[in-house]
Amino acid sequence: MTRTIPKVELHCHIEGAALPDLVRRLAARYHIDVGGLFDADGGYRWHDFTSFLEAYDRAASVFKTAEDFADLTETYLVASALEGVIYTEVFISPDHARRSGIAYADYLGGISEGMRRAEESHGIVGRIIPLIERHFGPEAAIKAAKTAVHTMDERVVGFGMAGDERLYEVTDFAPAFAVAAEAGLKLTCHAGEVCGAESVRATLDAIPVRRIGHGVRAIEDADLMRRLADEEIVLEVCPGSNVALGVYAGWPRHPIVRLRDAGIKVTISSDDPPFFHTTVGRDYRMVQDTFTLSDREMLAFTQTAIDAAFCDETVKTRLRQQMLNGEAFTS
Ligand SMILES: Nc1ncnc2[nH]cnc12
Ligand SMILES: [Zn+2]
Repeated sequence: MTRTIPKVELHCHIEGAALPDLVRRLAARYHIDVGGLFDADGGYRWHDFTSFLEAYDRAASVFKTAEDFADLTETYLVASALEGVIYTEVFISPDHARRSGIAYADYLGGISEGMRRAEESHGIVGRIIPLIERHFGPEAAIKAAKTAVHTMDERVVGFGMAGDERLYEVTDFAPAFAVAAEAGLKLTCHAGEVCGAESVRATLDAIPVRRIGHGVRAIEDADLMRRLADEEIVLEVCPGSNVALGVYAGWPRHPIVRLRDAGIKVTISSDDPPFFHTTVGRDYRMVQDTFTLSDREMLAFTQTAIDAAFCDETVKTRLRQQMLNGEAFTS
């Protein structure tokens, strides 16, 4: 029996959690051409942010049924539980569902069912955050936001935006965020990953977010760092993703500890684990080993993530208790 640091993940894209073997199996079942999607070792093939997003979109297209998504979600959450994760917020995408030809209600229902199964078998709690994809444009975004608020599930707690940060202005997406905010969903938005501090600032000015997906490039601007700390904005930091995508040239250069030491609330997540040859367990471990952090410092990331989670207070109270008791699933 090994003890593990209880972990909370706030930032993982469900299609981005699909292992290459599963994508190959489903592609064969549905006769979908995935030529060029994999490298010689069987992993996903991409070489920069643009080709990563293309690979992601292609992998997502092989999931067709509610059961495909239930299986994917259960598999991901169970694997996470085995690494000590007690709570996970998963990003889903109405646009990817539409492109795959599955009704949004079936997509959402399958993902929620996978979470139910994983909670029953391993105690891990899952919640859902529908996202708009910036590179699909503002018109698709407003449609996706309306789809998301029209078809709800008890596990849906938030709303956000991912995709190519270099395209459009963040203000173009304010109407879509307004639809979600009106429906009572809490907001997060990717920024400060491929673009710099100005992208984080523009997002904070345009959208009433409490969390930023990534946000790490705020490190380039001292005024913005102070603003993030003062306004208690939480960063969903995905260090393994940042290193894999070349945002930082190696783990020692990653700013996660400098952001934390500046008083900014920082959490640790995996983003799209198999695309980046990581897992949330590995991300926690790499942060701890690279920066020689104590278990107490690692637990503080989990504590911050519980505070920033979009679930209700009842769930948070239970998670805090589990954390204090060191009650992550053990193997
Ligand atoms: N790291 C990332 N950045 C932006 N959009 C994404 N969609 C999936 N992963 C992403
Ligand atoms: Zn992301």
